[in-house]
Amino acid sequence: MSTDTVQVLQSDGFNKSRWTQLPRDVLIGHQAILQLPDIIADIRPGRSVLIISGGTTREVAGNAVEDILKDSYDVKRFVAGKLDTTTLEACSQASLSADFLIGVGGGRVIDCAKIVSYKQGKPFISVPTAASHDGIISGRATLPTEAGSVSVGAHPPIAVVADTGIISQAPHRLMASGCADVISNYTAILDWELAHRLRGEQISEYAIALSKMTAEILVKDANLIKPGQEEAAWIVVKALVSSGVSMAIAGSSRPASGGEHKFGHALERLIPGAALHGEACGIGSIMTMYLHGGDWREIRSSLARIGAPTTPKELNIPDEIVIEALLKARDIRPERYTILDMGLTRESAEHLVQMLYEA
Ligand SMILES: NC(=O)C1=CN([C@@H]2O[C@H](COP(=O)(O)OP(=O)(O)OC[C@H]3O[C@@H](n4cnc5c(N)ncnc54)[C@H](OP(=O)(O)O)[C@@H]3O)[C@@H](O)[C@H]2O)C=CC1
Ligand SMILES: O=C(CO)COP(=O)(O)O
Ligand SMILES: [Zn+2]
Repeated sequence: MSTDTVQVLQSDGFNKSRWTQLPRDVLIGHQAILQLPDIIADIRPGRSVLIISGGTTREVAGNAVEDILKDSYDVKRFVAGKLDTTTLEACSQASLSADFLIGVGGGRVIDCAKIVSYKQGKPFISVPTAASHDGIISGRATLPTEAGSVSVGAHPPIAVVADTGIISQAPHRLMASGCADVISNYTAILDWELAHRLRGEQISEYAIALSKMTAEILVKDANLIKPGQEEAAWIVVKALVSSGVSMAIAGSSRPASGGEHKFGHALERLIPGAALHGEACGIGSIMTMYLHGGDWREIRSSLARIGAPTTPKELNIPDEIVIEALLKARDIRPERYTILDMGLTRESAEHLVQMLYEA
């Protein structure tokens, strides 16, 4: 670019820029995995693929994906257990000869594919087997570290293929968790607006509008979200995609992750595996909505209608651990200012937990 051109571009002092990365193809629907060859033909990522799945999801869909692709592609497979540095290293080794990766599974498997493909500069395709959270299309991944899980920037999948038949047959708990992840957008937005008013943090009105609308549509359709129904999978996956797009527009997870997520991450550190991601964030959202002075009962009844837990007791988590997680939330990603960073006392945290059990 010539010096003159640069001067023209800078002439009025405007210097904002944002790179929004989105998947190129998003296919949602009945028997969608049968269209994987068409999607891959559209992207043309190469001939050699590593299919990553988990112990269960390999049986649920990983083997089927392999069957669909094996005649046209050089297919290798990797079964990801716990998402830790050993698994990530083994998966990296397995993918050295692959041109592209496909993650067939829940959030752990998709994050594994996302992290490894990003590090190797290769594209990956997301094939969610459950509608359990809005990371299925996002460019962020949750990376396990010694100190607990951290959210890191990676890249979004080049394509998402969400088969509503497969997803509808996953345990309903997973889908309810995905709904709770979307419902928690209500409080994530309030926290972002709070940080804007109090700390001058930049917000995106487009991202906020999309994130809020996504939660509203999901709550409106809550009566259709029933176990085993393909229409329910359709509704929830569309919401997860839409929520993921709001994060892509924002260039961060801000429109879908506020204090309720900081609480969820803290809970996961204190009692790993006791709650699914969205379950923890949903319970967090009831409590942070109360702190914001909003309609926390509406959040609670929406979660209950969908079949997501609303109390620690339903997850066999002691109340004391939830209180600790509320107090520790401020240590998670401290630069992300939320209602839980405003000096919550132990007494208030105890009250918040008691409130969850109120009739
Ligand atoms: N990148 C992001 O932006 C985000 C990432 N996350 C991360 O995602 C993970 C949570 O994802 P989540 O999906 O809740 O949990 P998991 O990926 O751990 O899946 C939970 C369980 O459900 C099983 N499963 C998945 N699909 C099916 C199915 N169709 N039928 C039967 N069983 C099934 C999995 O089997 P298997 O053993 O085969 O895996 C696993 O045992 C966490 O690691 C979290 O940190 C969460 C939110 C956002
Ligand atoms: O879970 C997310 C949005 O629902 C992503 O949020 P985090 O950035 O907190 O991991
Ligand atoms: Zn989430």
